[in-house]
Amino acid sequence: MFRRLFCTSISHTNLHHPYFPPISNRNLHSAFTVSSSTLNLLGKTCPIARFRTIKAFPRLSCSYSQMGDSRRPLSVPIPAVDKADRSELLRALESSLGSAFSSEPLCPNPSPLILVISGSSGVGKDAVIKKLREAREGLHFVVTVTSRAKRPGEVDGKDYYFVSKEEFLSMVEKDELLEYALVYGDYKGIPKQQIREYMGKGYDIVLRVDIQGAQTLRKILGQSAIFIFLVAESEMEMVERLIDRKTESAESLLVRIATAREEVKHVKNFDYVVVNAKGKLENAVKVVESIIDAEKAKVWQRRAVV
Ligand SMILES: Nc1ncnc2c1ncn2[C@@H]1O[C@H](COP(=O)(O)OP(=O)(O)OP(=O)(O)O)[C@@H](O)[C@H]1O
Repeated sequence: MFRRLFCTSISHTNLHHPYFPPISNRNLHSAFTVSSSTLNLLGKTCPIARFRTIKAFPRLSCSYSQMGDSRRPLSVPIPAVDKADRSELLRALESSLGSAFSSEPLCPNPSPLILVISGSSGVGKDAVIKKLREAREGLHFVVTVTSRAKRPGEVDGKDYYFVSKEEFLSMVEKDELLEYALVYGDYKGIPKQQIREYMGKGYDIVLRVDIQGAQTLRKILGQSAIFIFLVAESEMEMVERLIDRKTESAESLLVRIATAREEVKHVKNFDYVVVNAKGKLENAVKVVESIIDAEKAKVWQRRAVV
């Protein structure tokens, strides 16, 4: 029963466990055999503990299983804790357990994450991302490629990578973009190489996309990335922000607000929803940071391959 459940959980997920390599059906049996012997030694029988023992302490399990009963050292008396010094106790404990204590980290480094931040126009995606950039190291904010002409004040490689339409289409042809779209007559796309390069250096990746882009990315990346839906606390607040920003014409405002009414229905396809309430930008950023922290502490980690 337990084995069947275990197999199901492996095959039904693309999540990755940083502690252990994937277990094939072939070595599944030996994993359980070893865990049983370990448990016999420890004198425990709980099936959940059995799973955790072999998984969480492979080094300990291995030393017992490799040594076999005949080669295991005779138990050394452990001195009373109030009489012996620490090194004496350590030696006695190691001798009794049959292997030296290791100072290697018990928990391997978590896998780099891909974070997709999305939401309707005016909810504060740029504002949250700007603060997140200031608040946290180790994140790479992907610079998208666009065929749009550079506006005054924009910097190539910082705001966007500006390329010609021909260059953009050549990137599409060569499958160099993770996702791309034609937005109001201009192409915008996410370069794969940039993500690979920064993930290779251990950075977590942040992508800022509209709802349509997030839906496309969900199809491409599935559960391997984290999808965050950013919202204002109310429709009224979102509209007020758009009006106050003074960047949109009346027609553009109408389109954005009507689109937002439709887009909110897609929240169910996201992993998290974060409210960016009026005057509480820092709170929203903290929630995003908590999401990153929680994801990094997961036993079964998402592993994005781009
Ligand atoms: N928590 C907040 N409280 C008050 N104002 C905010 C808050 N967050 C963002 N704003 C303001 O709301 C406006 C819209 O924010 P922003 O430009 O970041 O939205 P956006 O989601 O990136 O929009 P778009 O998709 O149209 O680019 C900006 O003027 C921003 O300063």
